[in-house]
Amino acid sequence: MQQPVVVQHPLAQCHLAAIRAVGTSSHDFRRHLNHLARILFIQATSGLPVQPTQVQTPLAQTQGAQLARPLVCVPILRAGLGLLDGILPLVPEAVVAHVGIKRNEETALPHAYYANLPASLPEADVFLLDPMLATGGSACEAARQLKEAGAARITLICVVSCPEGLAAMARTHPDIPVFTAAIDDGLNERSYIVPGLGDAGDRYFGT
Ligand SMILES: O=P(O)(O)OC[C@H]1O[C@H](OP(=O)(O)OP(=O)(O)O)[C@H](O)[C@@H]1O
Ligand SMILES: O=c1cc[nH]c(=O)[nH]1
Ligand SMILES: [Mg+2]
Repeated sequence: MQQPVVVQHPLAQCHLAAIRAVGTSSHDFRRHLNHLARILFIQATSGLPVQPTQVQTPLAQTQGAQLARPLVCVPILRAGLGLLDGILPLVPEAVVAHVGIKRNEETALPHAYYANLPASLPEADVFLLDPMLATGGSACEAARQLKEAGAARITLICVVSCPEGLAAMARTHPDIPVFTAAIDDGLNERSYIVPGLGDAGDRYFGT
């Protein structure tokens, strides 16, 4: 099992403070979450292998680089789309797979309602995206589906996590590294992260 990587970059922490604030509008929430996702993604991809390429500059030939393997981003619907919007401009060639999971509001158990997974999963570097890791039920279920479809190299990026969700991931998927901007105190009686930021999907989409 690997320890979660908590991204302490000062800009990440400033964007995180903005999305936590109750008075932040959906418009600003989107903007800050997109920036924060980009910072987390840059950290999470820092170990990806590259292949050398030859590049002709206006002056000379030099060595360049390209990613050695295909990259697949998998937002967990809905709120994971907020991370995708920030990340995709960095890797426009990435394939985007979707997993739809909604927590039951009474039981907090994940209900999987949609999946669209590409055949390229086995050879790809796969980035599972969700702003919130609360009980961990949604991320564990999404990772299960990805592995069942052949994914072998999965990384989870979640903006706000907590000990309960991290423990669930470590127990169920100890091979999956987790990148997060914060490990919060824990869950309240409704399984919301405290202090957290509330319902990420509702805040991002204004519902
Ligand atoms: O770790 P868990 O306890 O499973 O909770 C986290 C999940 O809850 C939220 O999604 P939600 O179910 O609210 O769906 P939504 O994105 O459609 O709002 C969040 O985006 C995660 O997917
Ligand atoms: O705190 C939480 C927990 C689950 N889902 C959210 O959006 N926020
Ligand atoms: Mg929600």
